[in-house]
Amino acid sequence: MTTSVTVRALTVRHRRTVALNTVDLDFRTGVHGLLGPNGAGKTSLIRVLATVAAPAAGRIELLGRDVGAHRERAAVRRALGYLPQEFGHYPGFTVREFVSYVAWLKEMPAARVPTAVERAVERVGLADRIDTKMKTLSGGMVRRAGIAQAIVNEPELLLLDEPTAGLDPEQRVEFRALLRDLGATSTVIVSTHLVEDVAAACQEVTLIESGRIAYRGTTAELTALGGEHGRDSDGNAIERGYTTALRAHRASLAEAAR
Ligand SMILES: Nc1ncnc2c1ncn2[C@@H]1O[C@H](COP(=O)(O)OP(=O)(O)OP(=O)(O)O)[C@@H](O)[C@H]1O
Repeated sequence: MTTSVTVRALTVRHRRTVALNTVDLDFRTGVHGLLGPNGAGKTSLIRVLATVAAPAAGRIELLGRDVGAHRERAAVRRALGYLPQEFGHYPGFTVREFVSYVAWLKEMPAARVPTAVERAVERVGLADRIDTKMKTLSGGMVRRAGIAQAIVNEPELLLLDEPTAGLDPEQRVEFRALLRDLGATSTVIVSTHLVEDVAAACQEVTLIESGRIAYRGTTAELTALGGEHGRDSDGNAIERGYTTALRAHRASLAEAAR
């Protein structure tokens, strides 16, 4: 397994807000969950990794390339898949046209595109809608088309921002299976509010709060943390682990500030 993402002293700002504060992270092949409260910095991290936003400071190496350099960035983009939280699409495009368009943007060899598009659309369970116009799809179907465009080039690095938002429970179960499948060969980073997405699909968890890394560990370790602590509180073990890890992080920050 090689390290596909190396982040050092990464700081991301939105005007005066510090969204990420001198963060160090590494990600390897497998499925990684990003968890954290609203405004923690998950989207900010995914956007800089997707090279759609520039950091204020720090170094990002993706697939062995330093993305500070323009030429390296262009190469990385071809090997990357990205599902933004909200993504634009032409409503008049069919699913096939939408996914093909993204394949073209990623400079995939033209001869490979039709088969790759059909495979991606099939993997997200939209094969029966492939020639349906995007504007007539339900919200969950649009999200699945979004996932299809993110995986059409079989990316080595896949970045998904809230991919399960709007999916119904059955689709979520199918999608988690797809994530596990993709994570066998690629580095998949998924931000989610659903701790159960992490429990079902992710091997590792990164918990972010207020722009800092509050916890890193395997899903099993986070679950075990919930088992040891707070048996009397609500929720399942991994949810308790999430809460325990956040509280421990806050306590250590409070201690350091004293
Ligand atoms: N375009 C922006 N302009 C100003 N501040 C922003 C902007 N985008 C994000 N922020 C701020 O940066 C911080 C991190 O936001 P970010 O969207 O990365 O968090 P998040 O963890 O993805 O949150 P959520 O779970 O709510 O999606 C927050 O304080 C947010 O208010």
